[in-house]
Amino acid sequence: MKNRPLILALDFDTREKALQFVQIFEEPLFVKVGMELFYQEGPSIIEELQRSGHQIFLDLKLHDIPNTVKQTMKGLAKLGVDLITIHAAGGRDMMEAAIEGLEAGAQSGNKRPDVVAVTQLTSTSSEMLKNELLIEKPLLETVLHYAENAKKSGMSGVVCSVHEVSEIRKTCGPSFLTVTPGIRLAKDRAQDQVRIATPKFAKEQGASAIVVGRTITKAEDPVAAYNEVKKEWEGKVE
Ligand SMILES: O=C(O)c1cc(=O)[nH]c(=O)n1[C@@H]1O[C@H](COP(=O)(O)O)[C@@H](O)[C@H]1O
Repeated sequence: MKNRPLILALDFDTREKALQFVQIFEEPLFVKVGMELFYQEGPSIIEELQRSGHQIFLDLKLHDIPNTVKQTMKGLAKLGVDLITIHAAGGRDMMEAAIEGLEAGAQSGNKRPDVVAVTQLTSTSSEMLKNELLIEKPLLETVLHYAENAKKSGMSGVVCSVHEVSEIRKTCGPSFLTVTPGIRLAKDRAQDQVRIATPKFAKEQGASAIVVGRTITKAEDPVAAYNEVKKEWEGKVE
């Protein structure tokens, strides 16, 4: 993944809604197809978006035993997507199996996507980690540990919040990708997200990519909202 993209999360429940939405933009986009859209429409939605020139982040957050993840990745490699997710919580054997599967699938001429591991979801708070999930270590420490595991397992990077980017960079180096959802403009509500940040702060922290959904998809004027996010992300506002 190159050029610090603004990734637009197409969290829609039908192909018609997703395709109609991308049509209002004049430029090819980097779009995220997640569970909501993929589980309804399957691989054909990926092909349709690719035909219109859009780059694809396939966000299925795989988390299963190593063999199942390997075989699933082998199949998904055929889709020729650019970026794909798994959960770092699945462990190193699972992450290594994911790479093996992607490489096996890519042997038939498909490009191998970058794979990034989700550390702690941006909807997770420190309190939830401790009181509900019974993880005693501080949230940042778990994120850094998962990032190190991901790096050792051959991942291209991680999904994390903007607030962890600079520490991950120190530990895992500048070429390790940090893909950051939980992005909100200053005027927006957090909704179900907890560890949120503005596109401007994401840029200042040096995130590799931002993932933005409802701030754009639910805006009264989605193109204006997209342009506002893009301007901040590209450092064109004070
Ligand atoms: O993997 C992701 O993309 C992801 C990881 C995470 O920790 N938090 C997170 O919000 N996401 C995704 O990023 C998008 C955020 O959407 P909005 O909250 O509407 O901007 C959703 O599609 C989530 O599935």
